[in-house]
Amino acid sequence: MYQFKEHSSRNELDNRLAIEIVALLEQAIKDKGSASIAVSGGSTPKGLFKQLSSMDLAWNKVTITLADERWVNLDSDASNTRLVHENLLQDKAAAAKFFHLKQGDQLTAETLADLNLAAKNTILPLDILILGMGEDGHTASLFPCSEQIKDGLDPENESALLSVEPTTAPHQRISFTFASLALSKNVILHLCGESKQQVVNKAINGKDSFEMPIRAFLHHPSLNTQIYWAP
Ligand SMILES: O=C1O[C@H](COP(=O)(O)O)[C@@H](O)[C@H](O)[C@H]1O
Repeated sequence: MYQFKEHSSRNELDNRLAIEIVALLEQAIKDKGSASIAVSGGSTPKGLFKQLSSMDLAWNKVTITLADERWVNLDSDASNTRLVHENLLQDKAAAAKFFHLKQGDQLTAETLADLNLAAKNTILPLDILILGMGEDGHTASLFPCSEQIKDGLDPENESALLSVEPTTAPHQRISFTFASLALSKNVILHLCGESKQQVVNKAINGKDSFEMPIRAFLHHPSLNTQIYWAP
C-alpha cells in the first residue's frame, strides 16, 4: 500500500518531511530510548539532510545508516557516506551515531557476514526508512538488471545485506535486502521531478517487482509507503 503526498516545491517537501522524521524519531526514543533510521543517497536528499541537521532532537540517541552504499572510498563524489557526513551529520545532528556500510577495502563474504550480524544486533528493524528511486525503478541498490535481484527481493532472505553489481550503473554496491527493509516501522519514498512521478506511476500501475523493485514496497500488503513528491 502507499499514500501519495504532493508538495508545491522541493523546499516545502524538505521542511515537511524533516518535521515528520523528527516526530517519528522522537516517538521511537520515547518508546524505547533510542531510534534508528536508514537514509538514501543519490542527488535527491541533500536539501532534506541540511534541514534535518539543524533540528532539535536527542540526536545522541539516534543511529543513522544508509539503505545502500556504492563501494567507493570516502573521498569519492559517488560516496553516499560522504554525502551524509557533509550534509546530515552536521550542526545538531552531529551527535548522532553512524552505522558504516563501507568497511575495509574489499567487499568479501566475511565483511558481509560481519556487517549482517552487526546490523541485526544494532539497528534492525529500522524505525524509519527513507528510500529513493532511480529512473529504472531501482530502490536502495536493488537493481532490476543485477544478477543479485532475486536474493535482494526474496522476502524469506535471512541476510540483512547483500553485495550488488548493477550492469546499468557504476560501482559495486552494498544494499540492505528487501526482507530486512520491509521490517521497518515507517517507510517513506522521497522523490523529486516530473520524470520520477512518471516512473512511480508506472510502478503503481504494474505488479512485477523484478522489472521495477520499488513495486515490492508499494504493493506490499502490510507496508504503508508514504510517497513524498515535489516537482
Ligand atoms: O544509486 C542510487 O540511486 C538512487 C536514486 O538516486 P537519485 O540520484 O535519483 O536521487 C538512490 O536512492 C540510492 O541510494 C543511490 O545509491
